[in-house]
Amino acid sequence: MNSATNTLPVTLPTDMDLVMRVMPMPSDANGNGDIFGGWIMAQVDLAGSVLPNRIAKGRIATVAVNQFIFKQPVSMGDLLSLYARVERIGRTSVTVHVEVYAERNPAKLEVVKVTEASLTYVAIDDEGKPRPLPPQD
Ligand SMILES: CC(=O)SCCNC(=O)CCNC(=O)[C@H](O)C(C)(C)COP(=O)(O)OP(=O)(O)OC[C@H]1O[C@@H](n2cnc3c(N)ncnc32)[C@H](O)[C@@H]1OP(=O)(O)O
Repeated sequence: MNSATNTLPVTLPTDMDLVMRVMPMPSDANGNGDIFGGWIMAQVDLAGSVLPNRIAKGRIATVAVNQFIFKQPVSMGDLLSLYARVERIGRTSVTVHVEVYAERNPAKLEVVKVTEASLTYVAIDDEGKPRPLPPQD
């Protein structure tokens, strides 16, 4: 572990999977340099699908965004880490909780929770209809 990693606060989730890391580009920002909420929602939808994809072992679709909270703005230069945890496995659906943390200001490293959300994904067949989840290993 290097010195930069050592300065990370211990508030990063330890009970969730790190499913994605991404850095916004200038085209994702508004005139104030803050990142558009829609861009963040797209990243959360992608990150949220990682664990349901593994569970469904095939095609899935997002059926619901149950909750979405923008706790803090995301700025240019932030490195985002997206964590996910499976909250519920149903007959055809998987609900996940996603938390997004921003690493900013490398000179005096700061980690901020910027977003949290709950999304539900449904396993679908070739015709786009819900299909039962396969047995889990
Ligand atoms: C790849 C992508 O992500 S595309 C992005 C946008 N998403 C889409 O375009 C999907 C459009 N929606 C659809 O095609 C359909 O609604 C489907 C296939 C997702 C679901 O079809 P429906 O006939 O509505 O499904 P149905 O009523 O049988 O419910 C299926 C599951 O979804 C759950 N579900 C349905 N609606 C909701 C809801 N509003 N909130 C939470 N869960 C829901 C059900 O509880 C059920 O789960 P379970 O089987 O684990 O108990």
